[in-house]
Amino acid sequence: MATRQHYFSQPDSVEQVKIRLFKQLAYYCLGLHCLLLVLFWYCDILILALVNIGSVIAWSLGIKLLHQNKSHLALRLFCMEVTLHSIFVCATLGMDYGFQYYLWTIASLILLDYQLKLKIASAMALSLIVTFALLFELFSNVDHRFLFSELAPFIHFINVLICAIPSIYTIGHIREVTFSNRYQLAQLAAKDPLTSLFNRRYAKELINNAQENCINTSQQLTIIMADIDHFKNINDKFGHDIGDDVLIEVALKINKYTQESDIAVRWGGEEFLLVLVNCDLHHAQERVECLRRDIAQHIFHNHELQVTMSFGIAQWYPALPFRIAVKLADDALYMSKAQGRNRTTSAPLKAV
Ligand SMILES: Nc1nc2c(ncn2[C@@H]2O[C@H](COP(=O)(O)OP(=O)(O)OP(=O)(O)O)[C@@H](O)[C@H]2O)c(=O)[nH]1
Repeated sequence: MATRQHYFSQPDSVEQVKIRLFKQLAYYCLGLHCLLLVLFWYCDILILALVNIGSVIAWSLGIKLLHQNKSHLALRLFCMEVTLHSIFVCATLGMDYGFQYYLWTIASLILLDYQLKLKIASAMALSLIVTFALLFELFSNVDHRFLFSELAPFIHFINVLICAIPSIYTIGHIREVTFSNRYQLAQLAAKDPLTSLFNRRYAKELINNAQENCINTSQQLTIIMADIDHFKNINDKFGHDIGDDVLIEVALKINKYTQESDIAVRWGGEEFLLVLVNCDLHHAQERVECLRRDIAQHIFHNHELQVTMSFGIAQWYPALPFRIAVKLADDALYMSKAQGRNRTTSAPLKAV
């Protein structure tokens, strides 16, 4: 069902791609009709030259509608033009030249009028195909001789080709848009929009898989809770936007120190959870220390702004419920905060 858009809404990305595609097709058809206009004029078939003047006007108007983002009106205008053009040319020259195939092309394109319900768009497409069949019934016996009649098979072939190009081009485009939208949706579902780290909901799925993998391969898995120190002060002093920039830069640093198999998550506002796969407590401590030192030395956002982070580390093993391991890492983080921040604390091994 067509949804009502706000007055100030811009066409969405799919609509923009569609409009761009239609513009390309419209210019292609406009050029084609200009050529046909000259050709029919040259061959002294004035009625068809006049029809093509109408076609040129219709495609020009359609292009104007596309520039106004009214793709549905443009498409309906194109549909009408193609139908009338096919009828007039077939009625005048007969069916040998292949001008009827344009009905097939527009029948598939009309389905892209998203303002029409699918049933109505399908009925319109079907009526265009019925018109195609009727043209054969009505005009198969018409045999108009003109300058290029000898070239009928060649013109027929060219028309088939000209009709196929927009269909192939459009379906190819739809395929590209579908792929890119699918990727974007997957990213939206998985990632935190500010930092591009995994969001908490999606991370749980990844962590489950990582745990299973660790059980199967007897690898170690270490959990780290990380939190920016006095982040409220940064927001208060520099503003929320700079606070956001700090979060983005911290996420970049985290990415720098994590590997492809690790899972880096924006767990809360200024809190991050890292799951280091195939990494024991000792190596996790070394890696986290490198990250902590790098962040503490970094000048954020060219604002002479320095930020520190506190970390808590806990080792996970198969008998330990994951939420308990997170709690141990969180408690260790709390210890880091309590001991003055900008430090790393590991959950005592006996607790693990
Ligand atoms: N700019 C920005 N701030 C956020 C975002 N999410 C949460 N915050 C802020 O993060 C701050 C967290 O403050 P607190 O929980 O008091 O922690 P803190 O100031 O970092 O203090 P400690 O953790 O004890 O060192 C709050 O002021 C939140 O408004 C965000 O997406 N962007």
